[in-house]
Amino acid sequence: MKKIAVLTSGGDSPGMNAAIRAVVRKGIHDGLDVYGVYHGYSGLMEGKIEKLELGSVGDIIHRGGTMLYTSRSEKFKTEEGQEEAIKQLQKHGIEGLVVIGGDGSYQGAAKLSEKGIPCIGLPGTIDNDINGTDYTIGFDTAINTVVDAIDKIRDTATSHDRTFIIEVMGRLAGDIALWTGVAGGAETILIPEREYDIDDIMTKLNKGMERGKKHSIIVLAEGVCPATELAEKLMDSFQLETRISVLGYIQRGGSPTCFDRVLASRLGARAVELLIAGKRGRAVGITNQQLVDSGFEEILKNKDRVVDGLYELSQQLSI
Ligand SMILES: Nc1ncnc2c1ncn2[C@@H]1O[C@H](COP(=O)(O)OP(=O)(O)OP(=O)(O)O)[C@@H](O)[C@H]1O
Ligand SMILES: O=P(O)(O)OC[C@H]1O[C@](O)(CO)[C@@H](O)[C@@H]1O
Ligand SMILES: [Mg+2]
Repeated sequence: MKKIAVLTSGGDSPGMNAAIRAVVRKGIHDGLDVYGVYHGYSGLMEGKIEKLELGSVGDIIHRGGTMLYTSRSEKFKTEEGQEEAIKQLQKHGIEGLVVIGGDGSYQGAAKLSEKGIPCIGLPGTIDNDINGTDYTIGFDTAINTVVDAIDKIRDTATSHDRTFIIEVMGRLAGDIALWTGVAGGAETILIPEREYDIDDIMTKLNKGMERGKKHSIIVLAEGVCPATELAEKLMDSFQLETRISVLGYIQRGGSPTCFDRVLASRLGARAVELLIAGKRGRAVGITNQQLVDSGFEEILKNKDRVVDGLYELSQQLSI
């Protein structure tokens, strides 16, 4: 293998730049030519491909976002789109591709691998919703951003004796809500993987109020329902007035934490090693502090990824 390429796809996440840097530098270190594909799969189909040098990835390790830009592309989900992408790779003589993205991006990489392009996936998403790794690149930064926000909201919630609903990202996965709810001392955490009962929420809030507690924090993953909907339910059923804070895209930006930078560097370098070793159709991850790799098929199976016992613990600690 002489020429490889790297792209970022799906929602950006802090640490993607550190991963790109690792792929480029490790690739060049090991004697490869490394190309960058701009704007994810859309750019791949359009041939937005440029050779990257050591200096191309200088001064980016600490930056959020992705220097290669990203996209979501419906066209790439079609056979026609994938064929166009393959033609572009062949035109540039690229023999292997590193895809940094989430589960959707992995599905695209799996298709390319099936069609003969060796692909290796790197888990780049704030959602932490990828099997085959305990942590995705960007999750640590995102949860620290959220915890900082929760702490700030707590100050005003306490001062005004208010109940706040804080809506965080996670369409299908509750990791951000669960981790930050535990870290932020939330009274209630609602995640898509677990059903909730509005009466239980109110019973818990009431218990707190009986003890003299006048403020509460509810952390809600966006995949459960919009914060406005929960606020209306609490008002209609219990005449409980709440305040809402939807954290939104602030969760995707910012300088990556040390953890995310090191994770991205390790995973990026391992992806290059796998391509050189002739592996394809696999993604890199970290489990129990060890770098691992698994096939896309295994990774893309639906699994309950909620950390063993963390949801139950959150309930025990927030009585
Ligand atoms: N089944 C599929 N076949 C081919 N390509 C796919 C498939 N699913 C997704 N993709 C491609 O991957 C892109 C990114 O997927 P998606 O929007 O689900 O984000 P993601 O990678 O899961 O990241 P995140 O969830 O963090 O935003 C899609 O826009 C599409 O181009
Ligand atoms: O508006 P976009 O870019 O589709 O992103 C929104 C989604 O992306 C994610 O943040 C993951 O990056 C989801 O949690 C969220 O619902
Ligand atoms: Mg996803």
